[in-house]
Amino acid sequence: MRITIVGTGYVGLVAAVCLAKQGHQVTAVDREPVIRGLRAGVLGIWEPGLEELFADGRASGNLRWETDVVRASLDAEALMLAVGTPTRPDGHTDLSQLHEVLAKFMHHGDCPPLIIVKSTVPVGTCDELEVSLRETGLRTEIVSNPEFLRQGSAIQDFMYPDRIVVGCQSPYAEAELRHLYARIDAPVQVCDRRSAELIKYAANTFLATKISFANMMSDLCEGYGADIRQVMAGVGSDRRIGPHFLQAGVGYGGSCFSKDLQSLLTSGKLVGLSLPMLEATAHINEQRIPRFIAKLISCWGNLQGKRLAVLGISFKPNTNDVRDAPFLTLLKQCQLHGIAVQAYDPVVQHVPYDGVHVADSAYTASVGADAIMILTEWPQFVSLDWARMAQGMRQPIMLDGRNLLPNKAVERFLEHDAAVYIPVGRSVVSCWGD
Ligand SMILES: NC(=O)C1=CN([C@@H]2O[C@H](COP(=O)(O)OP(=O)(O)OC[C@H]3O[C@@H](n4cnc5c(N)ncnc54)[C@H](O)[C@@H]3O)[C@@H](O)[C@H]2O)C=CC1
Ligand SMILES: O=C(O)[C@H]1O[C@H](OP(=O)(O)OP(=O)(O)OC[C@H]2O[C@@H](n3ccc(=O)[nH]c3=O)[C@H](O)[C@@H]2O)[C@H](O)[C@@H](O)[C@@H]1O
Repeated sequence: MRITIVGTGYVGLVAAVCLAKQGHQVTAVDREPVIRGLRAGVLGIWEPGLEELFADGRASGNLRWETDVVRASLDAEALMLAVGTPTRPDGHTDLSQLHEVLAKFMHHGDCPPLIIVKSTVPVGTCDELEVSLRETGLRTEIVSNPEFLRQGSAIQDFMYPDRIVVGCQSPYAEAELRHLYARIDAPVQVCDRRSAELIKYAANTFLATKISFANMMSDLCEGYGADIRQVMAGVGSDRRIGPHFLQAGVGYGGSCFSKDLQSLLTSGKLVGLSLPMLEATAHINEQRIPRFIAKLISCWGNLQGKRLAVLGISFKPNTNDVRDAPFLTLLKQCQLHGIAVQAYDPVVQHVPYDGVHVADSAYTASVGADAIMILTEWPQFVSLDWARMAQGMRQPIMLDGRNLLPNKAVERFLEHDAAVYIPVGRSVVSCWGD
């Protein structure tokens, strides 16, 4: 299929390289500086397997780059929109990136026969976009085809999804989408467009709710001396519940969970519904970092002049994305309290904010620190020499915000005099054994 993909952020770029790999003729469109970077081989995104597929797409000739969306789509059979849909300060979804693209086709007076909306858009958006196109005489059909990939495993998720959701109006659109994804072995759920749009929000907010539930239970575990890992293992082994997304910690981050939750709350308001369960999910998440700051305060007493070593800047492992990362919330809170932050991340080497020093190794970050906090569960943190980490610190206090460290690593840390290990939803352990 000849397809033009607009937006080469996370979703657009992954879709472009994967569809090119599957033999489609893909033209990817973005703004001038982004395309200049891509032409020079600069991806801007760190994602396992992406570089290889990118090189593959260039070598095969199946992947081309353009800045002019109309020119890029002249002989395209479909246009896929993967532009950003951020939340505005008033809680409404900002659809200006989508409108900007469609305005170009309306002005041109022609458009590919099919527009596939890959971006996450509020329920009813595809209907509204189609009405606008019709008003200018364009007969293009719009399909809602939400994306469920996760950063850090984006290629794998795109190539081997649990399902493909196609919200469409006609057998023609369904057949085109089945053809586009013919080489992906996954069930295709065909439904109306509004349901497809809502499936995406319901899935993301349900996952966020599972995480907030686990975090709420972890606070209860701390209050009663239970172990959240055991509790969630017992809960998740019920097949009706499942073991995933029950990992307690510093809360969810990333570009989508908070944004999509806000957007769905606004969609609810527009039809007179308050969606209280989602209000609670957001509230619990917002309280995570303040709860960790409170733990630091109870360890340190006086905060002035304290230094915190933070391990993990990206919002999850295997990505360099810091959008809405717990790290950014922590940094703001530390600045308010006058706590100096020295951070380390295996792939994020620069943070565009004041008040943080990004170190070149975990060991350098820990030197002179009054506590360490693990924010991202990068596997390489497990194999650090934790006795060495403790030795370099001013006070050997460790807050494991992801329950990452196995007993052996904790024991090494606790070899140091006065060392304290503070996990999530479990009892605190010190070198004195309590
Ligand atoms: N990041 C993720 O893991 C996932 C994101 N989504 C959804 O996919 C959509 C895209 O997300 P991301 O890739 O993270 O967004 P992003 O913000 O990283 O990328 C959007 C890209 O679109 C480009 N763009 C904007 N307006 C344009 C225009 N008029 N012409 C050409 N290019 C234009 C921007 O320059 C940017 O490169 C959002 O709706 C998001 O909610 C869905 C699933 C996963
Ligand atoms: O719409 C999107 O953008 C995507 O949002 C999430 O994907 P992503 O944000 O990339 O990553 P997740 O693995 O979902 O993690 C999100 C956050 O939740 C946290 N998390 C995850 C799982 C868990 O048990 N506990 C927990 O705190 C992670 O550390 C991370 O900060 C969804 O999982 C994807 O299906 C969806 O396509």
